[in-house]
Amino acid sequence: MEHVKRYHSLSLMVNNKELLVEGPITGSYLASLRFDEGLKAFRIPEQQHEALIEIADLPEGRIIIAREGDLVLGYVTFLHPDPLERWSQAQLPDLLELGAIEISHKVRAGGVGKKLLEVAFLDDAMEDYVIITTEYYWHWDLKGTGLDVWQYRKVMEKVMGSAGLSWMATDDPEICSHPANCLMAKIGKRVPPETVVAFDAMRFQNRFLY
Ligand SMILES: CC(=O)SCCNC(=O)CCNC(=O)[C@H](O)C(C)(C)COP(=O)(O)OP(=O)(O)OC[C@H]1O[C@@H](n2cnc3c(N)ncnc32)[C@H](O)[C@@H]1OP(=O)(O)O
Repeated sequence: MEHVKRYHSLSLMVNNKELLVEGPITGSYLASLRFDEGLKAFRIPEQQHEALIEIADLPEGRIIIAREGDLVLGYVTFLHPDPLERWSQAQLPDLLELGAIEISHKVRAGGVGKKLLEVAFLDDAMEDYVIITTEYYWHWDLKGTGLDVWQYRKVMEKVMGSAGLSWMATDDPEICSHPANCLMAKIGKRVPPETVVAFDAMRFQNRFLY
């Protein structure tokens, strides 16, 4: 499968900062930008910057960023699922995982998360993919926001739902281990039925139990 990546951009104002939201971008371009110290939800900022540079240059990898000047203040990633996760079992070339989304505290709750997804889905190539995201409450910044798990889950549903991702059932044990965890997905318009069948088979692997 050829992974077509078409660049799009939109701007928005948050807390008196004029942000440009753009992507998919290349690794070398991302390497030329500064990475905000507030982007530390998943790794220390330097390491996360490096990880995103690598993802940007993967054949299927897509990185969309929000930046003020040369300072990256938010990002979202799309890539094939981790080989250790069940979502990679069928090795579907047309399945991408929204692996991480993060916005710096400086511009949170100002619409940047939703804008990142809007720009990501401006590329018509996204209609060729099943896009999934696995929401685990232990990845959420409950401490930083003061939200409880259900309030945070609502925020994630709003962000993901703005791009058309919706809740999908699964018997994945990690997802089922807490009721606030969930799988969300969007099946692109041109995704063939074989991919949908293979995706459904990955969602449910313990049918004999029921
Ligand atoms: C697959 C994964 O990556 S899971 C982990 C997700 N990432 C994290 O938890 C990292 C830390 N958190 C963040 O970076 C951000 O808070 C995000 C990514 C969760 C949300 O990004 P933001 O730019 O703040 O979200 P955005 O401003 O687009 O808000 C979306 C909606 O949630 C609401 N919202 C956002 N933050 C809050 C909050 N703290 N309290 C209440 N509502 C909120 C917004 O009002 C908006 O609602 P609306 O659609 O009714 O207008």
